[in-house]
Amino acid sequence: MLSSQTLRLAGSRKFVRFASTKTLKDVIKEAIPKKQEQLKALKAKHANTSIGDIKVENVIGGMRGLRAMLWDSSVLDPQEGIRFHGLSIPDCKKALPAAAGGKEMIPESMLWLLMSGKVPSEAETRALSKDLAERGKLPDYIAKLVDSFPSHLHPMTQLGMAVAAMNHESVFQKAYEKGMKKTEYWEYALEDSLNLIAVLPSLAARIYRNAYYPGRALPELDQSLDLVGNYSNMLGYGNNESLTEYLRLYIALHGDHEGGNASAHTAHLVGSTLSDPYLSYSAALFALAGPLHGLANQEVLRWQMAMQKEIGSEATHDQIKDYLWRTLKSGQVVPGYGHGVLRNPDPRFIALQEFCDTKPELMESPIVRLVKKTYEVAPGVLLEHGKTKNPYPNVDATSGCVLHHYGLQEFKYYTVIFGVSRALGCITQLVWARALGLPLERPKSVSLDVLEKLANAA
Ligand SMILES: CC(=O)SCCNC(=O)CCNC(=O)[C@H](O)C(C)(C)COP(=O)(O)OP(=O)(O)OC[C@H]1O[C@@H](n2cnc3c(N)ncnc32)[C@H](O)[C@@H]1OP(=O)(O)O
Ligand SMILES: O=C([O-])CC(=O)C(=O)O
Repeated sequence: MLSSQTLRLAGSRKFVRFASTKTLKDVIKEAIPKKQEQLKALKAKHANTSIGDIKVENVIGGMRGLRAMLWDSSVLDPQEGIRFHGLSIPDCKKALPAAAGGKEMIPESMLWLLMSGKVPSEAETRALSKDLAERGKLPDYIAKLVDSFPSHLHPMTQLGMAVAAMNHESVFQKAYEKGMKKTEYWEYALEDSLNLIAVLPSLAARIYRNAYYPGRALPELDQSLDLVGNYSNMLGYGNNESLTEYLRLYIALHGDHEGGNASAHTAHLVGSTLSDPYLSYSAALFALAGPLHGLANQEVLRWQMAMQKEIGSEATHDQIKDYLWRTLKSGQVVPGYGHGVLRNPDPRFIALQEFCDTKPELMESPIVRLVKKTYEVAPGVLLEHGKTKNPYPNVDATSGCVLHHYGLQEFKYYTVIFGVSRALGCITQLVWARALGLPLERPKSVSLDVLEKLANAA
């Protein structure tokens, strides 16, 4: 779905943007009545229509394949991968505005698309960047809290704890106490959500500084920079334009992956109790921090570095195959491969690999080359191993190697960057769930005995 301000020229891949200066809130407000009507009509006409049945394997298999969640901002096709309001990653790369002077789409333009279903104009994107920069100062008590954490606490634990503590700022929670009306929920949820995303760069950069560069000064937020421009600057990489552009692409790309992934689903579940966006998103971060989900990007780097140490950067395909088999035979998973839904290489993996192909220094980088070579043999080994339903790489297989090449080598920090990104999709859903009046999430569970009885009787 494209905005009235953005047209795709018939038969071409070109997008033409017209100036528009609506705020994100204006655009969401305009979109809400239509969606509410659509939901109401669907409920009236089809509340009892079946769209599939439940198999025993769904119940005992982590609800794989069960279409049981409403999530509008993106849909994951097992073969094609993710589409954001219908736009594929190549579409987004063409349509979504970049930073001033940059080429890659930025999280602000992705957030706008996710929230509104529309491609923002250049002016709208700049205005959103400015709004976020103005909201982006970390409250002093949160800075103090983060500074008090022992530096050996995992960076994801620090991020989740600090985001939870920020619920002290929640206007949603304060308004609820004062008896806000249901029709107002989304506005307060949006206000909290924008405040939350705005402080993530300052918060995440502080965690990085404290853990790895204690005592180093943290630059102030630069009001003229976009979200990632500021984040990169505060991480200490502001003068590395290539890494900053990579971070823009990375954070825009990881923003949303439909609703069933563990982090997004967690934010949605917690938000459905009317917990505020800070608490809901902190819960999502702890789901993201598991090695089968977002933490896999840390694990990939650890694993690839161990491989590099053992067989060298110029390892042959046979040596890599042998290393893969040893990983599998020791009972471990190959990190960065497989997926709960995808059955092809992840288009986010492809997009990040393509970024590497545009930079000579990355094409020559030993770690980037090793990741690429691993991709050339791992699917064959995993197919022969015969367990995983998807032998192809997911985004985590590659996201860390570029960071590592450019000197951001503290791989326990990598999932924090993912965490900054995933807020985009989670807060979008929190706002829309409140706008649509979605209820408390509460599926029915069954005991093993009852499941057996139901299955035998079926
Ligand atoms: C951003 C993201 O969250 S992307 C995912 C990041 N996670 C990883 O990269 C970790 C490695 N991958 C995995 O562990 C899995 O592929 C998951 C968790 C992503 C998906 O899990 P599932 O949907 O259960 O995968 P699937 O149905 O293919 O699993 C079947 C079997 O193959 C195994 N398998 C799946 N992927 C792999 C892998 N990469 N290496 C080895 N074995 C694997 C499973 O462990 C399972 O074994 P079991 O029958 O002994 O329990
Ligand atoms: O979709 C999933 O289950 C995992 C994933 O790739 C993501 O959340 O980005």
